[in-house]
This record gives sequence, C-alpha cells and structure tokens, in this order.
Amino acid sequence: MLSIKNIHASVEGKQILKGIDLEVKAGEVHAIMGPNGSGKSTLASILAGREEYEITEGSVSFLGKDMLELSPEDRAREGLFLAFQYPVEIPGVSTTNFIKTALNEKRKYHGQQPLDAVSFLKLMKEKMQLVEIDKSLLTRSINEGFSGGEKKRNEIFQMAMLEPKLAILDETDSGLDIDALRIVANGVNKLRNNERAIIVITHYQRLLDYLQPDFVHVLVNGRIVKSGTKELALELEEKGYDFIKDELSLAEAV
Ligand SMILES: Nc1ncnc2c1ncn2[C@@H]1O[C@H](COP(=O)(O)OP(=O)(O)OP(=O)(O)O)[C@@H](O)[C@H]1O
Repeated sequence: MLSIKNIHASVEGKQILKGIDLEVKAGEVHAIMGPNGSGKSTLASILAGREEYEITEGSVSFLGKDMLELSPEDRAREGLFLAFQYPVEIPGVSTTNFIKTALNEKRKYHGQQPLDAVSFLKLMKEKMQLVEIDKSLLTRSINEGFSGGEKKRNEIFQMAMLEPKLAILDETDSGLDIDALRIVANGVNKLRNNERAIIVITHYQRLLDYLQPDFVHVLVNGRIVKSGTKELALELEEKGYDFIKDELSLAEAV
C-alpha cells in the first residue's frame, strides 16, 4: 500500500525529516507517536502533498505509483485521506456539498458516474449513524463555529464517506471528551477492513486502547527510532520518551 524510503524533508531551509522508512500494508493500522516537534505532522503533510515542504531525498510509493509525482488532488483521488490536526473552516461551503463534490471527483477519476441524489443521501444517512454525527452540522459551513470535538468528528465522517484506501489521522483524538473519543474510535474501527490501511498520529495511549494498532512507531527528531507492537505504547505511557532518548544516546556512544 505505502512504502516510504529514506525520506528527508525540510521547510524554510530547516531539515525536519531525516531519513524515514515505513512500510504499510493493506489492512494494517500503524500508530505514530513521538515528542512535540519531532516531525509527525510534517510526515503527514508531505504524504498529502503540501507544497511548502521540500523533499530533499528519498521516495514514496503508494499503490505501486510514485506518490511524489502525483498532485495533492490526484493523491486524494487515488485514495489518500488526511484528517487534519487543525481542521480548517470553509465559510460558505456546507459539509454536504463539499463531500458530494469530493466524492464525485473521485468517481470521475475512476471512470464512474456521479452518485445520484437518492444514493448520496442514503450513503450520508448510513455514515452519519456510523460516526454518530448530528445532521445539523452537515448543512452548516464546514467547521465554521464547530467545537473542537465536532470538527474532529466531522473529519471522521468525511473519511467514512470518501472510503479511502489509506487514511492518515493526525491527532484526531485531541480535544475530544471521553465519550466523543470512544465514538470516534469506534467509527474508525468500523472503517477498518482488509483493503484499507490507517496511520494514526497520537500522543495518547487511550486512543490506542480502542484502536488496537498492529504497529507502533516512535518518531524522534525526524527519524523513526523504535517500532514495536501496541505494548510499546504502554511502555511509553509508563516511562515517557526519556528511556528511548537514553537508549539512543547509548547506541550513538557505542
Ligand atoms: N510550515 C512550517 N514552517 C516552519 N517550521 C515548521 C513548519 N512546519 C513544521 N515546522 C517545524 O517542524 C518541526 C516539526 O513540526 P511537526 O508539526 O511536524 O511536529 P509534530 O511531531 O507533529 O509535533 P506536535 O506533536 O507538537 O504536533 C517543528 O519544529 C515545527 O516548528
């Protein structure tokens, strides 16, 4: 599904990613954790194709294609979805219209007819139940005046509607109350299947309790310095990042 090899990236001349390697297969859920400022969102941004990030070395293949050669729009049409850490407000555009346009663009790219109004509404209804989102939010301008939790739930609703091959959730758990966290995590779990991969960027073990990732990676200072199973997240919760930094300094000294 996704193969990241030796990615180096910089922004405004500052090197942030210093050699990332990551292999993600269909059906897998990967969690990326790491201290503030270590480069987690930057990794998500370069995968989505944000232009201010310069990739200075390395390659990314997505579904067998050279991802870095694709425009951000084509990456989305190919099946990439990014749930933003800070979802943007788009005044004057309702979530419903936004999703309808995105969905039909994707269908057109894959040679399919636009979804008719009845099928679209049926799909909306089904997915609304999945993420337990209030109908009134969908007719309002995207994210305008939404609470932090509503914005995050709206991101997962968009994911449910667009049915991506690869979803990257950047701190989707931040700002959620305990019930909303459970609802969002359950929504994500329902969207798991053998043909879809999910990368979750998070600071909190609690989300991973619900999601049960297959792999956990720790990103420190622009590199993945440790990978493991979900037990690694428990160890991090207990010991903090210092033990990894200590291991790193020991390895460097040796
Ligand atoms: N557009 C930008 N302009 C300048 N610096 C940037 C930009 N984007 C990221 N950086 C810098 O890159 C570094 C990594 O930031 P990034 O947001 O990727 O970290 P993160 O691991 O996601 O952090 P957090 O856990 O706090 O969200 C930080 O020092 C940040 O200030």
